[in-house]
Amino acid sequence: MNKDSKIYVAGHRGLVGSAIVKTLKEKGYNNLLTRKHADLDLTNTKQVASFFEDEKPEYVFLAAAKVGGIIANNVYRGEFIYENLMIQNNVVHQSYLNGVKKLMFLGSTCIYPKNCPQPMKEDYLLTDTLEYTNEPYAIAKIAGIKLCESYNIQYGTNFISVMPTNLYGPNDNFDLERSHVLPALIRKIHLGKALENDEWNIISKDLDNLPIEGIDGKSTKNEILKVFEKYGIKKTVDGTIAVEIWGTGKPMREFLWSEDMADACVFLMEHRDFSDVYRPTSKEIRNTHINIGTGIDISIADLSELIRNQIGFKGKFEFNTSKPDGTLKKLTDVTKLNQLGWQHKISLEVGIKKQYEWYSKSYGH
Ligand SMILES: NC(=O)C1=CN([C@@H]2O[C@H](COP(=O)(O)OP(=O)(O)OC[C@H]3O[C@@H](n4cnc5c(N)ncnc54)[C@H](OP(=O)(O)O)[C@@H]3O)[C@@H](O)[C@H]2O)C=CC1
Ligand SMILES: C[C@H]1O[C@H](OP(=O)(O)OP(=O)(O)OC[C@H]2O[C@@H](n3cnc4c(=O)[nH]c(N)nc43)[C@H](O)[C@@H]2O)[C@@H](O)[C@@H](O)C1=O
Repeated sequence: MNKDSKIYVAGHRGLVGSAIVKTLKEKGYNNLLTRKHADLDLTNTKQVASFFEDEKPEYVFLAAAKVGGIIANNVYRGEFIYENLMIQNNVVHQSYLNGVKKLMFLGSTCIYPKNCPQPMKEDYLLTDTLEYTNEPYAIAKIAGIKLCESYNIQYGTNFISVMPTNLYGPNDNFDLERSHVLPALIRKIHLGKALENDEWNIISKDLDNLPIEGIDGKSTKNEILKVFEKYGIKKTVDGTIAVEIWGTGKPMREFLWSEDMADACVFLMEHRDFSDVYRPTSKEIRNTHINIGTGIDISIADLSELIRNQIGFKGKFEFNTSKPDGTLKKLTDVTKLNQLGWQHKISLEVGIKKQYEWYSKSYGH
């Protein structure tokens, strides 16, 4: 990529897309192309075709997708498979038709089997049954990998697929129902601490900026307490505050700071081609995608304690086992990525601190 190459970042307002834009700008790329969802619906084939014909981007980062945590994936199953298939089919196919030089497709480590051997190597794809909660999303992502791989093989395109582990960072989703675990716990524990200290001004500010269904900054204390209870933030009979953690707390997860993720994406776009991961000695070309992660995981119970220490919450955690655990372990094998010359920089402890600072600053606490 040259500094003046026309680079389209799809999903530029999201967690990863915004970090990719920031990284590209910091590196001096000066011809970035972006479109808001409201101005270009990537599930709409006609709109995407016109956009590519008019704009002719040279490089594409596909970071737009229907994304959410374990409950959102499990509940909105139809939306997750349909929208993701449509977005990737439209963007990848139009990239091929319009001569895009290189594209990066973002998948997810949920493509690997539920009981995958650990750590998960790229070659473990399609070796067993998927985790039920996110099966539709995972199947769309697997289709995305195969779409890129098949176009590369048949048409000679240069489309790279990367499979990131769980991500977090600036512009994350803090919705208590639909978000991923890390932003959800930061917000629940933050609100739990405010309740513990009777800091209603902090609670009101948070709700003004990020209303929860049924309450905002102007709601009464009783209205707020009722809705908080529904989301697992409550005063117990002995007066201590309890914050609910979904599931048993035993699942292990691996977390990567979104700006590290963006750095890895730009690094791979700058330095790697499909031919680097293509195995010329093999007659069958498969599993050419690349895992992106840290290779380090932590239990959800221990993650909750790390966040508690960062925020200074003194109350207790209650594990709600009626909520799903999902996969018990999904640690990436990052040998391929490390051998290509990239390693993460931000530790989980530093990332949680940065994430809490971003959340506090952005939502005016
Ligand atoms: N977050 C994570 O932990 C992980 C994410 N990933 C993958 O990384 C990629 C980026 O995810 P992330 O940044 O977290 O997601 P976000 O939800 O933060 O951002 C996704 C972006 O895509 C846009 N978008 C969604 N649907 C459409 C559409 N139909 N047309 C146009 N734009 C659309 C969204 O716009 P709007 O909000 O306006 O709809 C949003 O800006 C995705 O492919 C995801 O699957 C993989 C593993 C983990
Ligand atoms: C990135 C990845 O994200 C999704 O998979 P997931 O890793 O299971 O996602 P999660 O972050 O929502 O949960 C991680 C763990 O944490 C537990 N947990 C506790 N308490 C809360 C909580 O309050 N909110 C959430 N969301 N989870 C909680 C939760 O029960 C689970 O055991 C995929 O569907 C798919 O989108 C995908 O690829």
